Amino acid sequence: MSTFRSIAWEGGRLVLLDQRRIPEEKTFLELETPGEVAEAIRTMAVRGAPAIGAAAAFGVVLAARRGEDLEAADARLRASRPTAVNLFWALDRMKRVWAGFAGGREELVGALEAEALKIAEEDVAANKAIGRNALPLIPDEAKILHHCNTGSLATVDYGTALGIIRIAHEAGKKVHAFLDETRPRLQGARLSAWELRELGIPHTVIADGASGHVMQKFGIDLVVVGADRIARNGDTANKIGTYNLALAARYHGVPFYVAAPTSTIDLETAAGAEIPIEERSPEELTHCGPVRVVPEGSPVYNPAFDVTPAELITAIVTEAGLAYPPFEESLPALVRKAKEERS
Ligand SMILES: CSC[C@@H](O)[C@@H](O)C(=O)COP(=O)(O)O
Repeated sequence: MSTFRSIAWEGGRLVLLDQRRIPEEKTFLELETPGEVAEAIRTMAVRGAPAIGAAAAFGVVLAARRGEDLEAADARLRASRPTAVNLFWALDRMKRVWAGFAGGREELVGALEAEALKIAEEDVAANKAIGRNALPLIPDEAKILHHCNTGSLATVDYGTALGIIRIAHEAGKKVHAFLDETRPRLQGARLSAWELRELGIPHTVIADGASGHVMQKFGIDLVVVGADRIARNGDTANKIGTYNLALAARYHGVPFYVAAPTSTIDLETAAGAEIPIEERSPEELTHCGPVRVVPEGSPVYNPAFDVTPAELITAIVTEAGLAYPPFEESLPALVRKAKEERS
């Protein structure tokens, strides 16, 4: 079964699979400066919460190698996108290494490189554990609805929600994934379909607006989505359209699972209303490729994420186990457990 890394550290450069060009082309970017990494995150050459966290960590290593001001590099990387907490979580980990570092520059570069590689490897291990932890939730012949892209591309490897589908398939369960196309950037149609095709996993791409109809007509067994930030009460920010999907799932009595590493859980944020929601350029809506599809002069609103209230979420699957409501109690316990297992 084919697999690939969307992020690699090679010869002191950060190599990224350029996600803007999938599925037309499989091209790689070779980045040498923290500014290039921040730009790759901002323009979504690399995207998906865990992937941007890992990429930013290597951005700090690049800054140290070049002898750049780490405070400035850190600030630039933090400003690249606001919603996914993994970005800030990874940069905080890097900062704990460089702030007040006592040794020389070469030792600092070595320490930062080791930490960034650790962040990347921990992500792969966490994703595999998420997939294993979710196995009992997936009936054989399950029809699974998925939103956005949460696979190898969105992480360092394997993926979270899409990783669950992959691991269930690898475990011999006959799963079929229905993939929301995920307007406006089409992460489902372009990226998730590409990944599942590469892996030989049965799937069908649907328009976002078709999800209710598909639940009604085909009897979806479960919905599984990723997350960009999970508040302490379980409210979950994820790709725009996730909330609508959760509402449709509730009406149809379909279990709604969120899959994420504990690095996506933000215990400092009490509830979803506090999560910063990124608004992206109007052109993402006004144009399909080069073609304008919205009349000149019509105002548009383009939030990249929405918040699904905790009460619509059946369970949150992490590498440290499953969290069930009340999330105020189960999430801090899982974060503690994951920290203990890592140290
Ligand atoms: C494992 S990826 C989890 C989330 O980051 C994913 O569902 C998502 O919303 C990605 O948004 P994107 O804007 O493509 O970075």
